[in-house]
Amino acid sequence: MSPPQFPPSPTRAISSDGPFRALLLENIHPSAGEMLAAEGFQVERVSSALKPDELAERLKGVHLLGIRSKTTVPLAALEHAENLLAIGAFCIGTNQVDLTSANTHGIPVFNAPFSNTRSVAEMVIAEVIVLTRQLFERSQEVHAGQWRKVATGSHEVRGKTLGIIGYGHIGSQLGVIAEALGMRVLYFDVMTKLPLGNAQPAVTLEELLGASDFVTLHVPALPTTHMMMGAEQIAQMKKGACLINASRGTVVDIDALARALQSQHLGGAAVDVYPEEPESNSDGFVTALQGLPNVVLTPHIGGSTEEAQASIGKEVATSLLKYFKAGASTGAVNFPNIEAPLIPGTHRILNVHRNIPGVLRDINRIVSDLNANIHAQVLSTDANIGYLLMDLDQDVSTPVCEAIAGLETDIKTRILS
Ligand SMILES: NC(=O)c1ccc[n+]([C@@H]2O[C@H](COP(=O)([O-])OP(=O)(O)OC[C@H]3O[C@@H](n4cnc5c(N)ncnc54)[C@H](O)[C@@H]3O)[C@@H](O)[C@H]2O)c1
Ligand SMILES: O=C(O)[C@H](O)COP(=O)(O)O
Repeated sequence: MSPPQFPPSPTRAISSDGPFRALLLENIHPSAGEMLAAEGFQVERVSSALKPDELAERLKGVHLLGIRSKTTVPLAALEHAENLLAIGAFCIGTNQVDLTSANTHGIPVFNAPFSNTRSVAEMVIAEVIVLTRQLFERSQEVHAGQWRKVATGSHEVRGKTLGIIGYGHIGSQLGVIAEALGMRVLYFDVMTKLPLGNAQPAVTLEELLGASDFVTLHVPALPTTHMMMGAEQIAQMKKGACLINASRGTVVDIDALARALQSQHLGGAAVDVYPEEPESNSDGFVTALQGLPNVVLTPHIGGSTEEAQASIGKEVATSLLKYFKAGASTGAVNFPNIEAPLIPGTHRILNVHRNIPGVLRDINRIVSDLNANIHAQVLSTDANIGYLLMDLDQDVSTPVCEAIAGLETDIKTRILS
C-alpha cells in the first residue's frame, strides 16, 4: 500500500468571509442548488461529468463540490483545490472519489446512503417480471407490427426464487417486495444480516447461484466484488435463469454474460451499470450485450426517479451545509465523524491535522499563549488525520488560526466565527 499523500503545509487559514462557491455537476437536482444559494453560495451547475483535468481547473476557488456516480475525483484534482472544504456525492456510491486522498487533504465526502434505494428495488422488481414474461421482446414485436401471442418460455414469478447478492439497504427492501409477489428469497452477504420476512441466507455464493431463478446484485464496488460474477459463477447459475445487475459495472464480466446469453445457458439479463459509462447523455455507447434476446439494457437509471433525486438533493445539501456552518462531519464516509452544537458567545475553529503525537499540545499552547480559554473541544482521529472542533471564549480566531496554519502538521484550518 502506498503511503498517504498529504498536501504541502498550508500557509493560510480559510476565513469565514465569502463569497463562497459551489460547483454542482451531473444534473444534480435543483433542490440542492436552491438550498446552497439560500445560504449565500454562488452556485455553478454543469449537466455532465467532468474529466479529471477539467475538474482540477474548475475546482480553483470552489468551496463545495457536488458530483454523482460519473465524476472521478482523483488526487490530481484535489491537489490544487486549495479552497475545497467538502465533496457531496449525490448518490450512494463513493468509489469514484479517491477517498484516502480527500481524507489526507482535509476534505470530507458526504453521500446519500438511503434516498434512492427504493427506486432501485422497484426497478429490479419490474425487471424480474419483464424478463420472465419476455415483455421487452413482445413489445418490440408489436411495435414492429408483428403479432406473436405465445406462452412458451413465459412464467409467473410466484413460487420462483430470487437470489440477492448483497443484502444491504437495496437488497433487503427488494426481498420484502419480492415476497409480496409470492417469491422465495435467498440472499448472500459477507456480513451476518437480519433476514426480513421469510428470506433465507445462503451459506455460500455458489449455493445461491445454483438455487435461484433470478440472481440480482446489490454490492458496492470493492476490490472483493470486482468481477465477482465471472464465467465460472455465471456457469453455476441454473439453466434459463436471469441475471440482473444494478450495482456497479465492475461486478459482472460483461463478455462472459454475453456468451452465457448467446449459448442460452441464461434465459435473460437486465443490466443498468457498465464497466465504462458515458459522461453525458450526448455520448454514444457500445456494449457486447446490445442486440441479444431478452436483455434489458438501461443507462444507469436505477436511482433516477424524481422522488429519489429531490430527496438526495436535500439530504446531501443538508450534510454539506451542516459541515460548512458548524463543522459537523457526521455521515462523512472518509472522515472522523464529530459534531457539537454551536454555543452562543463562543468562537469556533475547525482544524484538520496529521495524526502524529503532540499536535493537540501545540494547538492548545497557541491558544493559551494568546490568553484565550477553550470553552469546548472535540477531537476525533483516524489512521491519517485528526479532526478538531474548538470553541473559544475570546475572539482570537484569526491569530489562533494563523498560528495553527503555520504548524508543520496542519492540513486545513478554518475560522467559523
Ligand atoms: N443503479 C443505480 O442507479 C444504483 C443506485 C443506488 C446504488 N447502486 C449501487 O448499489 C450498491 C448497493 O447499494 P446499497 O444501498 O444496498 O448498499 P449497502 O451498503 O446498504 O449494501 C451493500 C451490501 O453488500 C454487502 N457486500 C459487500 N461485499 C460483498 C460481497 N463480496 N458479497 C456479498 N455481499 C457483499 C455488504 O455487506 C452490504 O450488506 C451501491 O454501493 C451502489 O454501487 C446503484
Ligand atoms: O451510487 C448510486 O447511488 C447510483 O449508482 C446512482 O448514481 P447516479 O446518481 O449517478 O445515477
